Amino acid sequence: MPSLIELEALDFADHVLPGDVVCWGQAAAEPLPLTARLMAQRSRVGGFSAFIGIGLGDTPDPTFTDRVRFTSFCGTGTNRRLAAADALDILPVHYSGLPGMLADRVDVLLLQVAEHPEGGRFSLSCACDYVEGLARTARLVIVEVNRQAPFTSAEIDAADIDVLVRTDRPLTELVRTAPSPTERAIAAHVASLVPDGATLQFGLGAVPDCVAELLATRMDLGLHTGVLSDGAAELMRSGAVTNALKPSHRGVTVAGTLLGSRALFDFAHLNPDICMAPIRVTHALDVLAQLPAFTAINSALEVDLSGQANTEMAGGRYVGTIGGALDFLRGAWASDGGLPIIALPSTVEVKGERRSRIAVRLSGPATIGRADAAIIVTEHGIADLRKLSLAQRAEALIAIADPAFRDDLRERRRPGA
Ligand SMILES: CC(=O)SCCNC(=O)CCNC(=O)[C@H](O)C(C)(C)COP(=O)(O)OP(=O)(O)OC[C@H]1O[C@@H](n2cnc3c(N)ncnc32)[C@H](O)[C@@H]1OP(=O)(O)O
Repeated sequence: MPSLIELEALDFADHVLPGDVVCWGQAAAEPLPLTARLMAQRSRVGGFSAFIGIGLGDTPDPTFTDRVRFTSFCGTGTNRRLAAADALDILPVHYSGLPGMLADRVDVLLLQVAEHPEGGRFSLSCACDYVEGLARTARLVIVEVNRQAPFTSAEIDAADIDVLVRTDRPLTELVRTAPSPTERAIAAHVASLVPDGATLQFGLGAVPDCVAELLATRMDLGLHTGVLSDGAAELMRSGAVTNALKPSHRGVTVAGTLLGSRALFDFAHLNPDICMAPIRVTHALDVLAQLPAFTAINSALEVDLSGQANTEMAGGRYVGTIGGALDFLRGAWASDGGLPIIALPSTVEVKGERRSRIAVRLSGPATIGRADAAIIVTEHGIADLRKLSLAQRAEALIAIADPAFRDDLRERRRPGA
């Protein structure tokens, strides 16, 4: 059984060895009192590595790199501060490959868990994703049992917990900003593609939430997604999501990580309609391929005229990720009636200058190759590239670029690119 100790008595120098790799839950699942204490005690621990996911708190801080080497699969959220200081190393991996990469690397796992109201049972709460497997393979598992964490379906065996501290604190929220007119226009184009009975995956950002709002009158939708947001939860509440047509997890929404507000956490608490699942379920090609009209709605920083997309680097900095982008795109390609969608604004403002995100050449890596590219959506329309040649793709993409950039894109286009 786990040993229960007070937070103030937790001395990481007793638990973390120099050279260890420490990992913790991402976003709202980060056990903030544990990570704050680990960082405060870092000098006494000696040099160690931290593998981090999406950061919403203060832990990704460049000043901690005097003792801590940070690695992540993403530059998302507050990880950007590390990336800006060139203090974040990136593991370039598909999300589906992450559990396998981490299994034999992580020595110490820190989790925020929820206890069942009747006591004795613990849940991984806001994130099941890649931490589920690590709870069994890490040398040491230290958990924060937070009274305010939602109890979700992803249970963790008490036998896998070594040290336990109790807290009662609010979770970190990701509060939505109102969508801009551009985001609304993109969302309307995306929503127009989604048929009744589709199984939806929503990626990061304002557009997916806005799409969800527009689908409330659809019938028999399903949800199978990496992140579950407030927008998706509202779609469930609207009655449009029944999950009735899924071959597996029938009647139940499948998600890996909760990313949103307190309202989302309350909705997920003891909710039998939500199955929190590990990456081997949420991002597995064979699972996704079976889902009816699997519709993957994700974004990119820029797309070139052949359909290649960069989802990782902007302005020379790592701000995004490979993440589940290709897992979900390929799942949608493989699903009968599937829709692999990348939705992005046609322009971005950089230092007061407007630039086209539909570009002749990408300024960062081609995360999504041209053979994986499918449906690209901007506020100016939809370019379905799936049966188009390179020349046809260029025309289709120029047609959804900002009108002010179309002539220039046409002039600078190179054949075969
Ligand atoms: C767990 C899961 O499964 S999640 C779902 C699947 N996963 C994925 O799809 C992962 C890949 N996708 C992503 O990481 C994200 O969707 C992204 C990075 C592509 C887009 O995220 P967004 O938050 O919409 O990025 P956004 O467009 O705001 O750009 C990020 C920043 O880069 C800047 N930027 C964007 N494009 C450019 C450019 N071409 N040049 C310079 N700067 C740029 C923006 O201005 C913004 O800066 P700011 O935050 O300081 O204002």
